[in-house]
Amino acid sequence: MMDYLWIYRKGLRALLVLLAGFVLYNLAQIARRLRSPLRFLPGPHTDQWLFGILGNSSEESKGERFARTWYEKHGRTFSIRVFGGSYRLITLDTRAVAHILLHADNYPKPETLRTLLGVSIGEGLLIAEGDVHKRQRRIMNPSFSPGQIREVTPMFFDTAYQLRDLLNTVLSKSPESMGIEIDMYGWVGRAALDIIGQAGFGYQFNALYDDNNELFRAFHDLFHAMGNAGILGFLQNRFWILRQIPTKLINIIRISKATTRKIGMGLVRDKKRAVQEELQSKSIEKSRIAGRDLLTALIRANMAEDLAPGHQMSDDEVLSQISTFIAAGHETTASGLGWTLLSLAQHPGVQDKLREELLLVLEESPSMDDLNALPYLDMVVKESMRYNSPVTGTTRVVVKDDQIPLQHPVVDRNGVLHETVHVQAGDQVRVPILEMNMSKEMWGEDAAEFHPERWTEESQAARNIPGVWAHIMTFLGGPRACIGYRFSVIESKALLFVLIRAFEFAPVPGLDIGGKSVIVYRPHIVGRESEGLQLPLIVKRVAKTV
Ligand code: HEM
Repeated sequence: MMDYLWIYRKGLRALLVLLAGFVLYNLAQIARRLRSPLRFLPGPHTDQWLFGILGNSSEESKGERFARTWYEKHGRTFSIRVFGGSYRLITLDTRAVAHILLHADNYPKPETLRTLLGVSIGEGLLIAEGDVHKRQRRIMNPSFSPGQIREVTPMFFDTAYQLRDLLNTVLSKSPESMGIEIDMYGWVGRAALDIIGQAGFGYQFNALYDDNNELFRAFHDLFHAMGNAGILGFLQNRFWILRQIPTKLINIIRISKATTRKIGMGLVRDKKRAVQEELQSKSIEKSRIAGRDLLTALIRANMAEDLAPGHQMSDDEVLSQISTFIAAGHETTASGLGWTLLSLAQHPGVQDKLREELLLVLEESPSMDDLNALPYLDMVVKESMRYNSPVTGTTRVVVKDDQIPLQHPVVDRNGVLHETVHVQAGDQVRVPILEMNMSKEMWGEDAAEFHPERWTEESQAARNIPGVWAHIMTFLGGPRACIGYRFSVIESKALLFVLIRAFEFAPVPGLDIGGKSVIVYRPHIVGRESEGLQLPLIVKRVAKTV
């Protein structure tokens, strides 16, 4: 009995010491963060040392959707105080942004985001850092090369025509001339999922036709649960110990991961076997044995003879790329396409001009190069990706103290001019993608308008934007730029090619479409948010379809 009491007391004391250490460590961290050199930069003021700007009751404090207001008030480089005592640098300065993106090892993603994505989709390219990221990216780059995207372009058209036929079926049930209200976000979302399944890893979701596919349900439930995680989900993401409690969210993540593992490992095994057969085959047609999808290309690169054994991806790493393709490539593209259709509905002149160009094409399914040769389609997609960027910004954490160079020097709160911004380890840095895409300094006075014609003569200032595609920030830049940008651009072009030739889109009178960013900017009806994500448009058949 004595022994038990003694062990109990000792255990309790050790636990209290650990707890006190944990609290002291965190307080020291907060105290250090509060002394960040970023506190001298201009920016919205707050006295809330723990909650930061979120603790302010004013309108201005309600998150970073006020970034534009702040930017207009405080200039292109400023700081805010965020949760946990950290300061966050927000900068639209192109030189500063290029520096941050190019020095990816000193500016990794925040631990909280990596945990959130890591527990749900695994350690794929989206969350890997440092040498692991470099190794994975080197193996995966060829899977997203122009040659590989050319191979999968016919699959984009297969799905696009299935979508066209389904919409035609819906329309055939209504009087021809009037058109009907259809939630286009739902439809392009299903099409984008089918495309990522087929072209990404040779898997048939069949999402356009039915909701009951096992993998479809697993991801649907997962993303739905994460989107509605609430305060407990927030805390579980921050504290490992809380993730051990089997809440509804944790159970959904567990079930979804088990389903993905079962189906994904089957795909990886089959494709590895097919690639092996391909390598042994002497046939000229050997590249057709294993399939054309990105996962097969990745497995091929991973099994290449010139790759040192230690540099190969494990089966688990390959598996996590499947979830990564879905997480990174599905909603982003669906949201981009949804917003593009809304912009075209709101600009009937642009829509007509685009249709005129597309109807002149004789092939039903042009190649990637033929799609890229359509000038107005290219302008519309560039303009929409600029104006409707599905990812509105991204955050990084400073690992080592640094001086970030500036194109435009900043005057601090004490009136001192700085040509660099001093950041300390633990500070956060925000790259405001949408704000840079919409900046008047870079794009001219009409920056906030949807105007594809701007791409005939792109602004000189915008050329300094360090984005990987078309001098816009939508796909970011540097070593962590979106690896799937070519895939997404051609997929969007193929879907628009088919949809705009077949249908006319118009806004629904009296409906105000708003958006909310949960990593991806997603649409809803203003005042009817509880109905969920949707983007209804009036859809009508084009009088004469080619
Ligand atoms: C319109 C569609 C898309 C948009 C706007 C978009 C945007 C982005 C952005 C902004 C990032 C950087 C995120 C960050 O570091 O914070 C990113 C990364 C990434 N994207 Fe995309 N993306 C799109 C489509 C796709 C597609 C179709 C795929 C795959 C098939 C894909 C795969 C990835 C991956 C794997 C990464 C991580 C790259 C790395 O860290 O090395 N994306 N994307």
